[in-house]
Amino acid sequence: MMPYDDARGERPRLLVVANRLPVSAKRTGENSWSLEMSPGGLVSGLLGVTSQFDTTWVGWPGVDVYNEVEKNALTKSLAQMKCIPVFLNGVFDQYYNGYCNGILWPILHHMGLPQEDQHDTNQTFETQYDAYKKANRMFLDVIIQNYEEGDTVWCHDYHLMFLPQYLKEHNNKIKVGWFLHSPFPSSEVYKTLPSRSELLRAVLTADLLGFHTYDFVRHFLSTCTRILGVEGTHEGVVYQGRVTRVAVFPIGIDPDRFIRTCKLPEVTQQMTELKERFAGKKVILGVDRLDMIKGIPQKYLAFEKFLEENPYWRDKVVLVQIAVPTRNDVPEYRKLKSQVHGLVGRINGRFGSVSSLPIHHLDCSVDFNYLCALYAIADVMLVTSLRDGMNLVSYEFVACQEAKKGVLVLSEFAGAGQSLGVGALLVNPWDVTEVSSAIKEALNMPAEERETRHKFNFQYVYTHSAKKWGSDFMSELNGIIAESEMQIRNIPHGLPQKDVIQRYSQSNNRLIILGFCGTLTEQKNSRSKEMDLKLNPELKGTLKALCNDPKTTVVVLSRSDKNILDKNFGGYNIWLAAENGMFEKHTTGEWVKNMPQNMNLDWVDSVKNVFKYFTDRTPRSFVKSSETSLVWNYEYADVEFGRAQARDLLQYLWAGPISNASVDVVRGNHSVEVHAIGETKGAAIGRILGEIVYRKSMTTPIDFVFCSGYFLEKDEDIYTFFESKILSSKLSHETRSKSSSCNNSRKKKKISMNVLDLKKENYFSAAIGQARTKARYVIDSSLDVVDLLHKLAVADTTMTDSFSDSELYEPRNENGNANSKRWTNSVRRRKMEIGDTGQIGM
Ligand SMILES: O=P(O)(O)OC[C@H]1O[C@H](O[C@H]2O[C@H](CO)[C@@H](O)[C@H](O)[C@H]2O)[C@H](O)[C@@H](O)[C@@H]1O
Ligand SMILES: O=c1ccn([C@@H]2O[C@H](COP(=O)(O)OP(=O)(O)O)[C@@H](O)[C@H]2O)c(=O)[nH]1
Repeated sequence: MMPYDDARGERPRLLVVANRLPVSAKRTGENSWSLEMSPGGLVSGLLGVTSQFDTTWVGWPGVDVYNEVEKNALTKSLAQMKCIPVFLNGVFDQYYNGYCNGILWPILHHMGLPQEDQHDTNQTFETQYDAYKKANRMFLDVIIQNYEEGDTVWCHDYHLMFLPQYLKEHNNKIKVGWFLHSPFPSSEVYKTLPSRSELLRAVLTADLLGFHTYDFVRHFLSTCTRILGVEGTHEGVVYQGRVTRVAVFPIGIDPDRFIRTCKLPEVTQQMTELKERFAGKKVILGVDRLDMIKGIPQKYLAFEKFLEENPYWRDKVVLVQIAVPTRNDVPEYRKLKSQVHGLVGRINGRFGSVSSLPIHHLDCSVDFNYLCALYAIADVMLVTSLRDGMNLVSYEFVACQEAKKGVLVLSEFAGAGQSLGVGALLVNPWDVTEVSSAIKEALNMPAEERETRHKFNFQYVYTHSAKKWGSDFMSELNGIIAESEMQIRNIPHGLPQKDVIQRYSQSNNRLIILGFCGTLTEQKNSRSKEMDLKLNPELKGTLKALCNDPKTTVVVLSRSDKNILDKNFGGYNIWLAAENGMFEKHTTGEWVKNMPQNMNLDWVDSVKNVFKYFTDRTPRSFVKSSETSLVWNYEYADVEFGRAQARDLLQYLWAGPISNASVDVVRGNHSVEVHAIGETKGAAIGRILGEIVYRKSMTTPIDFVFCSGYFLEKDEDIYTFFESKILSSKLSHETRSKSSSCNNSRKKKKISMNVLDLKKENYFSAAIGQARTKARYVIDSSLDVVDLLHKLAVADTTMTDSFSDSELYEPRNENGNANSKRWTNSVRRRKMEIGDTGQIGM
């Protein structure tokens, strides 16, 4: 991947948006502030990136400020550091302490939702969630004030999951990336979050989503599949017709900064002092925010066990733990502090003496130079996170150990466990015995092995810097934007609804062809387990009006079987084509079989057996059968299990029942369908059309077609069917001339007429929710079809009054010249009656 560079040769503008600014303000007096470095790995990581870009930070300044004069003063001081404050007055507590750190943080780290005071919790959850959304909007407002066209907005972390959505709603052209610094949990844990779907949908609006490790990406993709039902691929998530790219970008540090700092005289002096202070003892170091995810109690328990079992080491080792204060206003963190203090007291009481204590626990942060000195003199670094996004402390230790080559004991549940796994001693922090043994192994490790392990770690830390992380993320983001701009040029346009309505109202013989499933069916909510498809109740009146309009013919062309179509459309004056046109009827008549007589259905029984075998073994899957097809459906089963079963099922089918059969196999999103070969919607429509013209005794050619559905790729030939008729200008149809191949018994009758007089601008094909399609237009969802049908149903009454001649078309007179007068239906009808060829009739 090429490092990102701006085409103008300037550093590209980047707005980094995170909950925290890299500095936090502390009030030092009236209207005066001191700015201190903010704690945590997000800030350290991002500081390593910013030099490549013209970066401005947007974030919370660390304090609530209500007075305008004070706000201005602080804003000015921060501006010198290219920081823009978002004052979260009034929402901060509920947003940060409540929703972010009381709800999201435990869920993301597999710790579950708080269980106490259920009743109160329900109430606070709502308030906190509202505050969370409000805070995200406050970030949006500040970004909008500072955004310049072409800027990239990089949103960080779980605090800002709604921000990508708000940004895109505001301006869809803004380049938006989102990176999660914490882990992403297994879907089983994430599922418990009450606002799970909204949050997922909101982040999926970003152009690029980044995670530290492949495991977190895997969890995220599978969560999207299970909760939203969308498909996760190696490229990302296919959501609302577009792919949101999801990828791994492991964060790093700025290693040179640590290496340089370790060489500063002030730091080497501190190192000397520390060595003297701990002379004759090995130093084990821990550096963590005092957070339950860091596993500090587990670390102390393991150290206690080590001292218990290794009396030799009792006066020869010391554990120095820097416990950086964090999130003090969240009750769980306060509890943790007293729990940890209790453990330190117990262990120091058991193994300490008047002159020495085994644990040096510091409830404070330390300055950067001193931290580097500690990293450099430590013999062992002990990281026991129960779960951690990355854990930069372990990288920083490695960077400072050029001379000493100490040992890193690292939790396998930290992101760093995956990157530094070769050089570190990996442990399960819950297994106190294992950690205790690792401490012993580290303290006794021969120099040669330490050197080899250090080399591995150092090599990784040095090459995977924060700079590389930032530049990789930005290159990918810019690559995606360029790619999607190219794709957008090839994507069909959205359906021009106004144009459809106007042309419909001006036509004399209109044909509407609609799919059923996913087009006219009611929207299912996540709880709905109904297997049978139902017509959207909102459409009932509209459909009736359309079907009863003498100038309109409505056809429902579906994969569904006859019974389902009968059940849903029995009361309408409508044409139905079941099983992709194998059967057709007008609702007043009987089903007519259009199946070739010699169609081979020998495969049906053996396929049924295979389907039954898999249905028995896949809970909540089921089989649907019709005369010419069998479908194994697993939409209500566990999605991933269903997919795995579908793969196996296909192998079974190919190995036996269908190896020589004339069948098509269609793998749907949640189904496998086997049907007799040859029937597609495109192949069926010509025949059905002929039948309609014949049965309706049509004398006026069809001059308007609207065709829309949620069709499989193979059925998209329905859209191209009409394209070819436009090209040849007319379809001279010989109905029934081929009926010898069909087993219906009706009298053959040859009709020669111009069934279609379809002009390009009167043909509207529209695929629902598909970015790649053969249709001319795309429609976002079936709701838009419903909306359009409502409007068509009343179009004749509203359109003549509401559109002016010039609005959408330029009317032509009968000589083909522009006509300034209104082009009325009667003129049009007369034109059709005369016909371009002069031949209409049977
Ligand atoms: O801002 P705070 O609430 O005080 O918390 C500090 C930061 O903690 C989290 O850091 C994470 O980011 C690191 C860098 O990617 C990663 O190494 C670590 O594993 C994470 O825990 C949090 O995600 C940040 O937003 C906070 O700023
Ligand atoms: O007194 C201290 C000790 C550590 N750190 C920094 O805090 C960050 C901790 O990041 P990590 O990824 O390990 O975990 P996080 O705290 O972000 O969860 C590291 O960059 C440390 O240098 C700090 O700012 N002050």
